[in-house]
Amino acid sequence: MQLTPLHLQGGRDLSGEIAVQPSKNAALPIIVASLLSSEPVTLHGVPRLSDVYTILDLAQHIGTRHAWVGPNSLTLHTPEILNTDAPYALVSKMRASFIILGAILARAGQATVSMPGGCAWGPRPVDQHVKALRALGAEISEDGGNFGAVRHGHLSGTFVFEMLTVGGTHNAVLASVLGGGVVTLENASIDTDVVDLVNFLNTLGARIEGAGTNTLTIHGVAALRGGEYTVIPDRIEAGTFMIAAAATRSRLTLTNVRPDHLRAITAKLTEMGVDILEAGDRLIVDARDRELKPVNVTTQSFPGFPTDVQPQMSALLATVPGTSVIQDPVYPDRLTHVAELQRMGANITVSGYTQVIQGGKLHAAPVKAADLRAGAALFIAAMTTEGETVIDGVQYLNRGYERLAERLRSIGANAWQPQPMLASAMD
Ligand SMILES: CC(=O)N[C@H]1[C@@H](OP(=O)(O)OP(=O)(O)OC[C@H]2O[C@@H](n3ccc(=O)[nH]c3=O)[C@H](O)[C@@H]2O)O[C@H](CO)[C@@H](O)[C@@H]1O
Ligand SMILES: C=C(OP(=O)(O)O)C(=O)O
Repeated sequence: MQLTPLHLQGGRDLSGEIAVQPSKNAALPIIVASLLSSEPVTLHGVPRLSDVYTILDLAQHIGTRHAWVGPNSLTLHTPEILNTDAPYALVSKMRASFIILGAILARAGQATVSMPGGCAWGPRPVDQHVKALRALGAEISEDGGNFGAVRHGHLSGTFVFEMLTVGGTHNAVLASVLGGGVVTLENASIDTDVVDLVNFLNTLGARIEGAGTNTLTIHGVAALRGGEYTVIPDRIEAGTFMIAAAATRSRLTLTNVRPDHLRAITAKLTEMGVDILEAGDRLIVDARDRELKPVNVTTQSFPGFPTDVQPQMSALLATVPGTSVIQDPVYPDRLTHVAELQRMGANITVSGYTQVIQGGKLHAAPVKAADLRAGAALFIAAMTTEGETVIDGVQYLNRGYERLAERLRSIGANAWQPQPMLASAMD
C-alpha cells in the first residue's frame, strides 16, 4: 500500500503522558539471537515497527516460525535451520540484519549474508565484524556483494575492537555463544542494546560475563534452552519525545523509560534550561515559559550523546536563539535533515561533521525525510511552526516510531496521515 505523507499543524503545546515504545535497536538483535535456540522463546516488549516485520521475514527464511501472542509479545521458534543465506532483498532494507551472519554461523556452522543496508546517510563499514570473526577462527570470504562465513569447530580466542561498535559487538557475541570455546572481546561496546542482548542470551543459558563493561568473556555452551524475556524501553524514542517537549516549550510526562539510559540527553536539555525530573520509570520534561540557551553537542558511543538523536537536536537548536554547534563524529555524513530543516527556515551551516546553528523561528514547508531520524527532526520542527507541514518519506518514520500520528495526537499535537484513496473510491 502506498504511504501518504504525515501532516502536522504546528503551534500547539504538548501535554499529558506518553508511554515510550519498547526498543527497536534492542529488539532486533534479540529476535535474531532467538534463532540460536531450537526451543521456543517468548519476547515481551517488541515494538510493532516495519523493521521488526523485516527481521521476522528474514528469520522466517532462516527457519524461525513466529506468532504474535499479545500487542507487543511474540513467540519465536527455530527447530532447525532451513537456509543459511540471508538474501539481498531482505538484508538491504535494514542495517541491523547483518548480525544474522554471526547467529547463523554459530547455529549452522556456515552462513552467507549480503552486505548490509539501512538508513542511507553515508558509509557504514563492517570491517570490525569481519576482523572479529576471523580473529576468533572463522573463515570469511567476500564475493559479489556477499559475505560467506564458515567455522571448523568452535570459535575461540581474543579480539580487540579498534573502536566501540554496537553492531560489531553483537555479531561477535552471537557467533561465539555456542560451542566449547572461550572468547574474549576487548574494547567491546557497553551500549544498552549490547547489555540487553547479553541478558537475553544468559536467560537462555548462555555464559557471557562482563555486560556493560568493555571486556566480554563468552564461555561457549552446547545449546541454549527456550525462555521468556522483556526488551528494554526505547531510549531513542524517549529522547525524541524529550526533545519534542523542549522544542514546543511544553511539559510532557514519559512513562516506560529507563532514566539511566537517558542521562546524556537529560544533561544537555538541563544545560539548556529544561527541567527534567526522574521518578522511577517516568520522566517529566518541563520547558514551559523557558528561554532556552544554545549549547554545543558532540555525539559519542553510549553513555555519550547518541548519534540517533543528533538530527532531532538540530531541529530543537534551530528554534533556540543564539549559536549552537553540533558535531557527529560517529556518523559524519548523517546530515540529510539539514537541507530539509533549511527549507523550514533553519539557519544551519555545515562543515564536515559540524553544524553551526543560529537559532530562530521556523516556518511550515513541504519536506521529505530521507532517513528515520531525519524524519523525527522534521516532525519536531513542524510542531514548532504556526502552519501546516507535510512530511513525505513516512516509510522511514515507520521503521522507528509506532503509530506515530495517533500517539502524537494523544499528547496534543495536531498530526494526521490521510488514508490513501482506494481505486474504487476514485472511479
Ligand atoms: C556507537 C554508536 O553510536 N552506535 C550506533 C550505531 O550502531 P551501528 O551498529 O550501526 O554502528 P556502530 O556502533 O557499529 O558504529 C560506531 C562507529 O564505528 C564505525 N565502525 C563500525 C563498525 C565497523 O565494522 N567499522 C567501523 O568503522 C562506524 O562507522 C561508526 O563510526 O547506529 C545504531 C543505529 O543508528 C545506533 O543504535 C547505535 O547506537
Ligand atoms: C538508523 C537507525 O537504524 P539502522 O542502524 O538500522 O539504520 C536508527 O535506529 O536510528
